[in-house]
Amino acid sequence: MALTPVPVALRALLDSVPGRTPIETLPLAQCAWRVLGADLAALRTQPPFANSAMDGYAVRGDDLVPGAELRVLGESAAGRSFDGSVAAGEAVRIFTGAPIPEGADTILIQENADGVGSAAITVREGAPKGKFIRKAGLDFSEGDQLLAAGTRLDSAALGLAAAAGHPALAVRRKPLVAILATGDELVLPGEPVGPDQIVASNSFALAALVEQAGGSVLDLGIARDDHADLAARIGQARDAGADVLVTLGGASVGAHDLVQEALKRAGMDLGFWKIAMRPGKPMMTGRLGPMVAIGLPGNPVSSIVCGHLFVVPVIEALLGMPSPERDRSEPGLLGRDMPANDEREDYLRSSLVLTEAGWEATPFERQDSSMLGLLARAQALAIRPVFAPAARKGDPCRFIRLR
Ligand SMILES: Nc1nc2c(c(=O)[nH]1)N[C@H]1C(S)=C(S)[C@@H](COP(=O)(O)OP(=O)(O)OC[C@H]3O[C@@H](n4cnc5c(N)ncnc54)[C@H](O)[C@@H]3O)O[C@H]1N2
Ligand code: MOO
Repeated sequence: MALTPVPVALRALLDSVPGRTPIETLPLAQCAWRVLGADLAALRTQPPFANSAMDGYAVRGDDLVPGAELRVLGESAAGRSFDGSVAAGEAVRIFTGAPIPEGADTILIQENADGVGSAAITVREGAPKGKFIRKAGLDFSEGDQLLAAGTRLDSAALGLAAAAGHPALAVRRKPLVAILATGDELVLPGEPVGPDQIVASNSFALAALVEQAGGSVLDLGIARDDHADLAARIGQARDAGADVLVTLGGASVGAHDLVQEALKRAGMDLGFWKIAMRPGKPMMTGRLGPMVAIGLPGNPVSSIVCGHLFVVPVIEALLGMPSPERDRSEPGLLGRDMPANDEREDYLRSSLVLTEAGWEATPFERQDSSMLGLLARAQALAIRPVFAPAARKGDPCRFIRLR
């Protein structure tokens, strides 16, 4: 079977996503990092009244002549406005956020007035008319569209939603991603490790990626290389209503690589198997009823790199985020000479340094896909396209930032 190019595989995988997760309404305090399910309009105008941006005096701009004396009528504080109006030669003591009294059009900051606190002040330094006045609606007006559906609610977006008067928000339900490790050799961290056994790490790595992308995780544990066990756990994913089933390992061509067959027996329509990338070649995808099935290779680095490239976009698509198929790479320079590449696109663990010429990604010497230590040290994955000719240090490249 021919190797599927990475962008073709990603497009096909995203096309297999059946839709977005349903919308749920949550109190604002539970919405951090969730994704908006609908456009958000302002329920109110902000600020609702003209107010002062500084502590000082509300005055008429025409009066701000150095040496002029102004009579102080009273005070306007945040939450307690001045009930009266300001005429020529008059001022009202005002504090940040307080409503501008009628007749005033400019704020004289207290640093530019003499006699602060007394019944009359003297202008020390003028200011242009309108200075330090925040007009009503400066930030937004009732009915303004503030945030688009598909926006991830970071701190600024959440603050804006609160300021716009929303006590609760319509967000997409977190996609449920079932993660199933496979392999007779695997034991959990902390368990005794017998001869021929290794510690399972991939589920934990993928769970972190899923949660960071906005999904929630159903950990299906470790299936043995045995059809009955695999079928039972695949059934658990289906029973739990998982949106995505990620299997780990058993994807290649070895005699104990049963995952594809097990998924097919459970009813999976195979999308593609084997991608033109390194690491990650034996990845497979398909649809299993309502679930998107993604079979990741067992090598730890392969599973994480495929997680970044394929699982994260699927979660974003389920959340209705814009352009999940977008190019996540950035332009940079190669930090070392590289040989010509073959038919698999390379994703090389690299250091990343900002030089005068731009970001320089230097692939590590060793790239074995079992070596997690190198991945944890890498700042970026430098990309070497399919059949790229030999390249020199300083040649342009693209890289994906990891952290
Ligand atoms: N003859 C060929 N052999 C292999 C090919 C090939 O094309 N022809 N492809 C190689 C590539 S590339 C990869 S990647 C691996 C992936 O194979 P599998 O997906 O079948 O993975 P396993 O054999 O199950 O495991 C590989 C490796 O990773 C360890 N592993 C598995 N699961 C976990 C886990 N949850 N946590 C930590 N480590 C895990 C496993 O013990 C093995 O050491 O196949 C190549 N072979
Ligand atoms: O493609 Mo495998 O993922 O090289 O190790």
